[in-house]
Amino acid sequence: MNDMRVDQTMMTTDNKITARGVQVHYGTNHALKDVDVDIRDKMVTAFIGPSGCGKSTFLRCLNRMNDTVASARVTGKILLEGEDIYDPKVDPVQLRAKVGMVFQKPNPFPKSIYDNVAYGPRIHGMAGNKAELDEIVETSLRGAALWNEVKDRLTEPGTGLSGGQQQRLCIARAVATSPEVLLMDEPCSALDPIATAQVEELIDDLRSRFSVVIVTHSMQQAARVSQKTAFFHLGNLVEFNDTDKIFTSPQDPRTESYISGRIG
Ligand SMILES: Nc1ncnc2c1ncn2[C@@H]1O[C@H](COP(=O)(O)OP(=O)(O)OP(=O)(O)O)[C@@H](O)[C@H]1O
Repeated sequence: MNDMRVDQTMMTTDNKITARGVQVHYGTNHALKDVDVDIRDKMVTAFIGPSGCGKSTFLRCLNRMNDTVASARVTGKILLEGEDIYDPKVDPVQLRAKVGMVFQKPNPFPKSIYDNVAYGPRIHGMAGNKAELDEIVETSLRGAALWNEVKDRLTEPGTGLSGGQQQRLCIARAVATSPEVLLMDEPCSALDPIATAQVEELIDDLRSRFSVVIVTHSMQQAARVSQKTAFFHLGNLVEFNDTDKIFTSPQDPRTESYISGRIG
């Protein structure tokens, strides 16, 4: 790992996450090759690229979800506000409260709406009493634009909500631990166009409070919701720039081919 690359970035203060020389192997498959990315605070960063290019693999490096994959080996440096998240002192459970994640398919716990949101704050001891927990649950549901739809049925199962509501419940659950970064892996791929529009609107709102990183197959979605875009191809980060530059004047011919529909 080249220390100079890390040192230079440490001087840039508005980066939330700094990744340098990140490589991932799954057994003998070299899935991610020497990736350097800065995730800026209070912005949405989109990861795009053809299937299998390593977008989700890199996203999962950012909160150590790859720790749960036996064959995965991650090398390089990833700093969250200057702290190495792969340092042996870091507890991955605590890290995932700071770097929350929302998955492709809404996956509420088989619990009530209230308990889904209260789950993280309870295990992290964030509320001193029931009133404080109620407050966190309400604020989180409001923050996920779901409060008005569920406030009268908080004790009903989260799994009884519509797909779009379930995804917003999962966002509320992630937001409830006051994360610094929210990772979203194709959060709209199981949703209809109306629910997708609601979640996209929510993403735009969330960026006033967090860094958001979204993996998406939809270039239109990347263009609509993100300020920065990273284009991956065959495990390489090919180009990383302001979203409007990626879509209007890409520098690399591979990016140009992808956004014009010639690859992928
Ligand atoms: N859990 C895993 N175990 C083994 N190999 C994996 C695992 N997850 C991903 N890979 C491999 O890593 C490479 C990158 O996959 P990844 O899912 O990160 O790509 P992606 O760009 O997110 O693809 P997609 O858009 O299809 O979701 C692929 O070769 C894939 O087969």
